[in-house]
Amino acid sequence: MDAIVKNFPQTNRDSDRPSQQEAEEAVRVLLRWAGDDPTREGLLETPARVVKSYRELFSGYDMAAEDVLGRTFEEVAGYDDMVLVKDIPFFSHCEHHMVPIIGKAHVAYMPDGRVLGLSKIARVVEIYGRRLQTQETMTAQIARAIDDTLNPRGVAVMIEAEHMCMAMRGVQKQGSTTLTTTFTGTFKTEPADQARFMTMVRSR
Ligand SMILES: Nc1nc2c(ncn2[C@@H]2O[C@H](COP(=O)(O)OP(=O)(O)OP(=O)(O)O)[C@@H](O)[C@H]2O)c(=O)[nH]1
Ligand SMILES: [Zn+2]
Repeated sequence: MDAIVKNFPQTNRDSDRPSQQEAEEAVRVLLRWAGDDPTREGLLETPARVVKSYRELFSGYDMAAEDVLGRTFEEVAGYDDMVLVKDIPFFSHCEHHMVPIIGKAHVAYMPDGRVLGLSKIARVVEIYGRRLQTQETMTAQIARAIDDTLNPRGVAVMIEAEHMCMAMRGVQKQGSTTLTTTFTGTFKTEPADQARFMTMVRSR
């Protein structure tokens, strides 16, 4: 997993960023590439809107998972069993075609004294989702971030998602779902923990 995460630092320095004007010009080029006329009235404001929406859709590059996971709690009356936050919805974009990935993440960990604020788990999914991704990388990154910051006894992450690059274009298979998992610690070494995670994710 180390290799996967290290090979995908996925952030650039602010100084590497083009200006807003350059980004808007790039959108105008793509509009022309699509076959439309960027000077027609309906498209005049489009480059500015696209650039603004990119700031939101790719805001994960400006955030670090360590920042949101920094705050942990110890007063949980000795609770040491699995914590699972499931069905966390997310949108991402595939790094191959830059079209949406729509899915749900299920994230669990086995505490070792300390626990995370529940919302922070969803925030981590958001941070990695709002970048260009492969599903495998995103799954490994979420697990790694929790493992590194909380040092729990184990982390389990499952992502199920539909890739629009497979649905809207290319092979055009609508409705197929891709499942990816990353297990660390006891979820990796204890089949019973892994099985319980799967059962709890699947239970409605
Ligand atoms: N492993 C993995 N592959 C992905 C993910 N998102 C998209 N892909 C795949 O990335 C591959 C890119 O393949 P290429 O042959 O380089 O690109 P392409 O000609 O556009 O491929 P087609 O989609 O088959 O038309 C495709 O098979 C996509 O389905 C992902 O999250 N993980
Ligand atoms: Zn794709």
